[in-house]
Amino acid sequence: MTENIDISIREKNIAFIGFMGAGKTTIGQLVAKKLYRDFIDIDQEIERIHQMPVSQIFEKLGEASFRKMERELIVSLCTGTRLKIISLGGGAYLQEEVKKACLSHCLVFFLDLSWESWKERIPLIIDSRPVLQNKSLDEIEELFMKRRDAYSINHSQFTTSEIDPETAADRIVESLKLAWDIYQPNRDDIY
Ligand SMILES: Nc1ncnc2c1ncn2[C@@H]1O[C@H](COP(=O)(O)OP(=O)(O)O)[C@@H](O)[C@H]1O
Ligand SMILES: O=C(O)C1=C[C@@H](OP(=O)(O)O)[C@@H](O)[C@H](O)C1
Ligand SMILES: [Mg+2]
Repeated sequence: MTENIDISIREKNIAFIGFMGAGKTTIGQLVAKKLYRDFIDIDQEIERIHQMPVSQIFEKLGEASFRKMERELIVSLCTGTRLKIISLGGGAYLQEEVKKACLSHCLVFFLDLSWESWKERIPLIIDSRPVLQNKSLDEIEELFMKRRDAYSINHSQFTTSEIDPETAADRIVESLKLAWDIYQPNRDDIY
């Protein structure tokens, strides 16, 4: 695989980070479609490779094994690919090696949302996120706030509270095109 550090801003992979349920998978996929780019969801990729859902990987192989799988996959994609839209799992960016690789090689987009909005999404995600099992709401809120600090180191951020995924994706695409034009103007041919 080729080293990726000097590629143009337009060709850089875009990495979506944020808490579970922020919409990384849903919005990442929409952004990829709108930009005609390949989409890679790290959890889905790990599930495909290991032929089991993430919750079962946690149960059978343990969280440490899952963290190693996500770390290796993300670092390899960051250093070896370009023009991809990559949605990370919410815990991946907490690993120093992942954070460094993403910040060096990708445009890192933090999908944020308020705690109040997040709570409305609990029924949608609770069963499939092992990290949320056996935790009180107060413990989850503490994790949410603590992780927000880690996600605050990014290249750009966007709040998804009260915004539907399609609108969020449209606005993210707009802001990306604006950033590309500012940092590398007159290259409409590569959109
Ligand atoms: N902007 C949004 N507004 C409302 N629901 C959303 C939004 N984005 C995602 N969802 C829903 O929240 C759940 C989690 O979304 P997902 O994309 O899997 O989040 P993540 O990958 O960040 O964990 C899904 O059921 C999805 O349909
Ligand atoms: O935050 C976490 O530790 C996790 C988030 C999940 O991905 P999403 O953020 O896409 O839900 C998935 O990687 C796994 O359940 C662990
Ligand atoms: Mg996801």
